Amino acid sequence: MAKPVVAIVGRPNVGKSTLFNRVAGKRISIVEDYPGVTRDRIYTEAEWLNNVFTLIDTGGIEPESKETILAQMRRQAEIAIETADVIIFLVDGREGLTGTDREVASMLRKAKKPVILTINKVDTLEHSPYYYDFFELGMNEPIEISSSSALNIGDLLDAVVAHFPDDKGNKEEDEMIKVAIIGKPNVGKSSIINYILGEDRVIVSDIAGTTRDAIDTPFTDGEDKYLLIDTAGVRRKSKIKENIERYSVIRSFTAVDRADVCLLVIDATEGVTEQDKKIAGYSHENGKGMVIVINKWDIIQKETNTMKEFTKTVRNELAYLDYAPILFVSALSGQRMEKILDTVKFVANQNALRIPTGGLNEIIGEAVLLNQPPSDKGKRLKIFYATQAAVKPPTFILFVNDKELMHFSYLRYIENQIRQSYGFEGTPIRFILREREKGGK
Ligand SMILES: Nc1nc2c(ncn2[C@@H]2O[C@H](COP(=O)(O)OP(=O)(O)OP(=O)(O)O)[C@@H](O)[C@H]2O)c(=O)[nH]1
Ligand SMILES: Nc1nc2c(ncn2[C@@H]2O[C@H](COP(=O)(O)OP(=O)(O)OP(=O)(O)O)[C@@H](O)[C@H]2O)c(=O)[nH]1
Repeated sequence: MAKPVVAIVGRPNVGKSTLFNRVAGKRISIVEDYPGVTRDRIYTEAEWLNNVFTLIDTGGIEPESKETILAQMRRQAEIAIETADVIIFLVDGREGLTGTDREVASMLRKAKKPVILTINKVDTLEHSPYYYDFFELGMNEPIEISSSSALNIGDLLDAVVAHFPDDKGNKEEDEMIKVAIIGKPNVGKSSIINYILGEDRVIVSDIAGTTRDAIDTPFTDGEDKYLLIDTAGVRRKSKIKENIERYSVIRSFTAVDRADVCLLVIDATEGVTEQDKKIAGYSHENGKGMVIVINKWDIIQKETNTMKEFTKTVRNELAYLDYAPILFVSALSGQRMEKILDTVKFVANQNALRIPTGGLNEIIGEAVLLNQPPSDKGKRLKIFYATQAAVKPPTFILFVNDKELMHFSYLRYIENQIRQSYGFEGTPIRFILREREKGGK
């Protein structure tokens, strides 16, 4: 299910980073250990009272920039308004209300998104000396916190999660295969969408970054229902390069969050970029299905092994996505374009695949016989029993004698054995290790 997005907006120095780091969660991850994915401060996963959400930092202010602070603040607020479900508007309880606060507040008020006015740097139990001034902003009764001393953070998070959309009701969306089209500007996302939709609803253009804003397009293909989540080009308005990138990255992340399957579109003439790696890593971490589409294949000069070589390079650069099918297409000529939707459907099914417990345990039993589990100081890992706990992504619980004895490489081996029998093509697989006393089957 899609994770809600929470954004922190506020003037420089009010404590956004401090709050971000305070709330930032540690992902529970056992097997996620792959190169090329660096976590930066743009987003993090956080959890409060069983509510998992994505926290985004809408961006710092660059003092060097030619733009005024106010202009940069506007952009921050814009990003927050467009991508977040809940906005934390952070102000400074030591400095009091400023003109910039007033400006930002008036922007945020116009958006139809819940905004939680939060006064930071209230390090004692008393109100900030400026507490009552903030009522002028016409928002909620302000919540007072201290990010550095961790005071009242729980109250703030209570207020945040109270605004999360109730996603129980949306059965229609649950029946759809949700596909996010991601990739750098100008790689051909719009052209691919046009092909899939079979109509010119989406405008294709020659200039990078001219696609319209993110639009969800529901469509059907025979019996199958799909929802296309278009990450769209970056808006022309954004003049600062760093902001453009941040903006498009945040966009892509939130699209991935909502998707079942990601179509990562790569320009054959450019190859895999850093941004592709980041977003692909995020998709992988979040258990989404993945199809890699190499577009503009018509431009490439082909020799005997061109496709093979290209595949090798992509596999190298996106090593942790070894499960993802790669399609070489040309949106221009239409070559192999008809495969895209079939592959998406196939991957969506694999991502939601549940396998029988008996078969699973047979595979693991055989795997253990073929290749002894690791041991340490005379103690050998034992896997007593396995069961599939979840789908989207397929998640397996392994009951073992001692978690510490498990090696990443052995887990990879088990994973490969499972894949050999059941495929799970296009989807990551997760493992959860549970310790259990010997004897109990
Ligand atoms: N007393 C006090 N100081 C705080 C608190 N939270 C943050 N600070 C301090 O305020 C300063 C700014 O904090 P940051 O978290 O860097 O602020 P920011 O809003 O991310 O700043 P920019 O990156 O410039 O936008 C630092 O010196 C923090 O130590 C707090 O709750 N109480
Ligand atoms: N030669 C060739 N050109 C293509 C192909 N697919 C797209 N293009 C061209 O690449 C340019 C960008 O295509 P778009 O579909 O607008 O790319 P986009 O990824 O949606 O771009 P943004 O809207 O900027 O995010 C256009 O000039 C297309 O005509 C292809 O398969 N081969």
